[in-house]
Amino acid sequence: PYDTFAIDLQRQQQERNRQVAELVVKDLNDFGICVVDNFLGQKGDQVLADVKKLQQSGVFQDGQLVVSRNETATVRGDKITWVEGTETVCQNIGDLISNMDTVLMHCGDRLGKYHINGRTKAMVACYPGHGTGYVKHVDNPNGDGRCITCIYYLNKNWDPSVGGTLRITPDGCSGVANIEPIFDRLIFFWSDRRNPHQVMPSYSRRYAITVWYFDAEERAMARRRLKQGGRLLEATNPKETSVPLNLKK
Ligand SMILES: COc1ccc2cc(-c3cnc(C(=O)NCC(=O)O)c(O)c3)ccc2c1
Ligand SMILES: [Mn+2]
Repeated sequence: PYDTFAIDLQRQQQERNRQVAELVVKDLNDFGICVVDNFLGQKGDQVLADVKKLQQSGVFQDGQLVVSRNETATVRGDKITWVEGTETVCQNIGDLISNMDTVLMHCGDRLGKYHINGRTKAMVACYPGHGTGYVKHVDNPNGDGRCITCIYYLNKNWDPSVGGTLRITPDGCSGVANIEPIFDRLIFFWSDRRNPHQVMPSYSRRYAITVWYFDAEERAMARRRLKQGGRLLEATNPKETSVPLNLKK
């Protein structure tokens, strides 16, 4: 039967994606950070269900010991897995990702000087809640091509007293942004040194799905460096999605 209800939901989401794009353009250019609530509405529950299925299937690996340049090991407490969103158990995660892509499409070339032409796969992360977090870091300190970090949070009835706050200390500002990882919240921030950030120790299980978008030019430069024997940050190298991102309107 012609499912008018499903069609109507999709139409509502398309309208929501346009609305969100306008917020992203304004806030990213003004503050370098954008926080959007109620991105998917009810659909968020299905994304959470996919994440829990993934977790039950045991694909999450322990957070890597990410050894930074000065060889001090910064231990991350998150467990992660990478998904394209086309895998059978990830259809709803796939829908989330395509809605993120649609938002970026509607932003067009209005995000700083960037021209976005690709992204990583989606990183599904779970901080297990034994007081682990993630020390202060910059996602892309050395021009690996990632220009925007996009995180979707899945934590129902989140109680800020359990920690797990994302704390961004924007470079050049005196302010600090404390962002609670609440359910159906979508955030964007510049991935480079403008936004050092940390995940405060979390005492409750904390789920998030992250995608990093590539700037065409910076990514091409990073690939050239790789060819000349440089190191492409492992966070991006094997994780670049094989799906060409078509952001044409
Ligand atoms: C070896 O390859 C890898 C694979 C995955 C990697 C993931 C991260 C990462 C970066 N940032 C965050 C974060 O800021 N989360 C903020 C939040 O959840 O609110 C996070 O959870 C994880 C860094 C390096 C990686 C290297
Ligand atoms: Mn980060």
